[in-house]
Amino acid sequence: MPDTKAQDQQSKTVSQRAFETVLDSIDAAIYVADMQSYDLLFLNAYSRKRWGEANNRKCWQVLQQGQSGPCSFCTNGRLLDSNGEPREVHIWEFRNTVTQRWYQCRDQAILWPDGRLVRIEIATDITELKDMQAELGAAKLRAEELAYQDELTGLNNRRAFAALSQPTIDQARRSGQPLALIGFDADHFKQVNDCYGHAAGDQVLKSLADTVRSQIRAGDVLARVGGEEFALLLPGTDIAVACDMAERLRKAVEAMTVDYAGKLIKLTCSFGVTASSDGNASLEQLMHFADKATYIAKARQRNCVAVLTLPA
Ligand SMILES: Nc1nc2c(ncn2[C@@H]2O[C@H](COP(=O)(O)OP(=O)(O)OP(=O)(O)O)[C@@H](O)[C@H]2O)c(=O)[nH]1
Repeated sequence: MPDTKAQDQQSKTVSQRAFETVLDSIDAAIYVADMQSYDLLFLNAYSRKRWGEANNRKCWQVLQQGQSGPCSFCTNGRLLDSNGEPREVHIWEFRNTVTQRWYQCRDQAILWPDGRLVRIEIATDITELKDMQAELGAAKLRAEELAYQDELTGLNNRRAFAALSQPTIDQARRSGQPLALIGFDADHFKQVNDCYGHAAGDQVLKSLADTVRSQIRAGDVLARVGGEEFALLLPGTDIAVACDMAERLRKAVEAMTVDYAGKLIKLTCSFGVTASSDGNASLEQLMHFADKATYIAKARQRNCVAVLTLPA
């Protein structure tokens, strides 16, 4: 009589070995842990290579570092329903604390052959994908910044000025608070380029931007709106205060000396100020009146402040 029990046992051992051979050939971490005791019951070859042998230890002792108990991010709680029955697969991403690599983890509660509930995790290394995503994210952020930032001076560009000014303008209209705009334009800037070169002119524009930036409040919106043209929106500011501000800026620019390769360069600007006393003005109206006022300042003697009040 053949010993069927022994044959059964033998074929089970063979199929178990075959099963483990298959799991060992997979290019992903696969492990099984008891959901109650956290005992690590199985690690495939991929996992053993990175985390070592289970050696009757807990999953949190082998697979993570610095743990003195079950991990705070353990997914066991998500794998069972309120009746303690296995739920659907839970997929998540995690940076392993031992290998420092990112994995997409596919976790599931299943019944182990001896009847206990275990967690099986299949984790695929997605570090390269994560790095690429981070690079793409940074590039996107930089592209967005560049789309709204003047590269030379770091100020807002014209597009950003429009976008950032609109909420301030809407708020002024709602509250009836005054709103002022100062436009300013470098005087005889062509001569700066002609005398000292374009690179020197760039340096002067940067210094001009820094000088003005150092004088404004947090809610003010400053932008380079053209080559040597700038705009400054001042919320809650009436025409008198805006004129004082423009005069302060004029003096600060006049006092500025730019040292470019040992050459000391001076600059002045013409300022055009406009304001709406009740906040009822569009950006186009404010820009138009500030432009006209700047034109008047240019026509006078430059390096001065001209004012045009918006009709109420
Ligand atoms: N270096 C440098 N020059 C610039 C830049 N953008 C514009 N410019 C120069 O600014 C000068 C502006 O010249 P104009 O419009 O004739 O004005 P201006 O010489 O400043 O004279 P007024 O405005 O009448 O006082 C031109 O020579 C432009 O090339 C820039 O980014 N860098």
